[in-house]
Amino acid sequence: MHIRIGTRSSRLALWQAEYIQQLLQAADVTSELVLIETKGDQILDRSLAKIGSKGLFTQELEDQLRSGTIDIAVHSAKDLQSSLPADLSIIAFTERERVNDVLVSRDGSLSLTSGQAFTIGTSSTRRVAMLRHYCPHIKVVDMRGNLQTRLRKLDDGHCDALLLAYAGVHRMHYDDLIAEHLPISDFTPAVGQGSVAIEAADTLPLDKLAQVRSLTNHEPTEACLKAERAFLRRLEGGCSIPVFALATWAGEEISLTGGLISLDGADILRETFVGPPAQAEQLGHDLAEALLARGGDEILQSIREAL
Ligand SMILES: NCc1[nH]cc(CCC(=O)O)c1CC(=O)O
Repeated sequence: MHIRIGTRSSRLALWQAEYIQQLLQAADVTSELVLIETKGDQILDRSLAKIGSKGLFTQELEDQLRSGTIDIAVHSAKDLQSSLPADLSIIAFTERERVNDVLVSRDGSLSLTSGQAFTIGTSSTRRVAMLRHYCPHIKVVDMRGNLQTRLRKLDDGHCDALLLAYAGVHRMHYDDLIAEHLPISDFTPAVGQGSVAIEAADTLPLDKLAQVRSLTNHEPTEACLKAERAFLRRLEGGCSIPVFALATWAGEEISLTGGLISLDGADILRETFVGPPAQAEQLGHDLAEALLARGGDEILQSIREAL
């Protein structure tokens, strides 16, 4: 069997695609990478929240899934919209890496908890809002681009540190630059953070679908991400909305913590629900409903007006 894998060409995207290739090789499935440029790779001068993130890093890959020039598309799970078009679906989620965010700097003594004042570069509305909430002494500057671009801006003095997902930093071998691991209790990660998702069109032959899924899907991660993504979907959030959620599989149950935060960091709502893995999506939906009823609808409204 031979699988054509569509991927963006950033170093992190290539790492993810090659990781999938390795998993496929275990059963003698050969594969090739098809590099695809997306709009998100081209537009580098505007903030993601302003462009409107729907499909920004996925549209061109999805076009090729439909035309059949690729069999599967590989994404960071957290970059995938919460609702996919009806003819496409996620057929696998890989086992999650550590999910937390990290402070990255050339100065290893920097810490967010120490009260030191310094400047952090990030373009994530979730991270900006959480910094305003938990670390009001920190100055935030907007910073887009892939990891390598951001590190160059860090070295050029645009900021003292970056706030990034551990998963990407580790996969790019920048562990030496980690000044601090942030606690998930405060800096709850974005939905899907740390997992690689495989997307396919409903025209993919069933034998390919079954083989790819059996070699790459991690069931506990899949159940957790289903809960998180159902939560995000109910809030109609893309990755530019400061919504966060983390599900963990413990014993016989899934524990889902999710919330949302106003852009200025003033209002934050966070709640944990527990339920059976077989009803992961219901759990995400119910948690979202509960937060909407507790003032989340007003926070969302203010976010939408501001973005
Ligand atoms: N939004 C960009 C993005 N998409 C996935 C990762 C990191 C790896 C992952 O969580 O899958 C990153 C960078 C970051 O947020 O630091």
